[in-house]
Amino acid sequence: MSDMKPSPDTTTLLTALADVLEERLGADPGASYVAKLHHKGLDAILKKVGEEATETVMAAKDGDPRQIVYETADLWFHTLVLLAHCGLRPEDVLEELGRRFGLSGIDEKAARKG
Ligand SMILES: N=c1c2ncn([C@@H]3O[C@H](COP(=O)(O)OP(=O)(O)OP(=O)(O)O)[C@@H](O)[C@H]3O)c2ncn1[C@@H]1O[C@H](COP(=O)(O)O)[C@@H](O)[C@H]1O
Repeated sequence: MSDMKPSPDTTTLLTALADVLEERLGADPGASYVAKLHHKGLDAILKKVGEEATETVMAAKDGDPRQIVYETADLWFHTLVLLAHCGLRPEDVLEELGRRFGLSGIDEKAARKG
């Protein structure tokens, strides 16, 4: 399978990667890691997200910056597969983060509690 290599711009990369992950929903599970995960289903994807979250925690505890970046990339990647599997896009998450931007977590919690 030939996917065009996206520019390193963050939003472009996320959008291009999400397009590929979405396209893999209908692809041959024998020819693609992502298609195989989609084919295995939600529980298999959730298992990978859980594993990668644990590996990220362990990397942070070890304190090796390169390993933290590597494991976080695995975690982000598998959450992007999860989003695609659920019919969602990284743009949906970015929109929510944008909505929260500049709103203090302390103020937000206080507003929620009335
Ligand atoms: N960014 C990634 C990416 N990051 C990690 N991985 C894969 O995620 C898996 C991580 O799982 P582990 O570290 O647990 O390694 P593993 O033991 O091989 O995995 P399991 O057998 O337990 O599932 C590895 O197989 C990695 O190769 C990725 N696979 C694909 N992508 C992107 O997704 C695109 C589509 O991939 P395919 O669907 O495989 O063509 C690629 O072009 C990339 O852009």
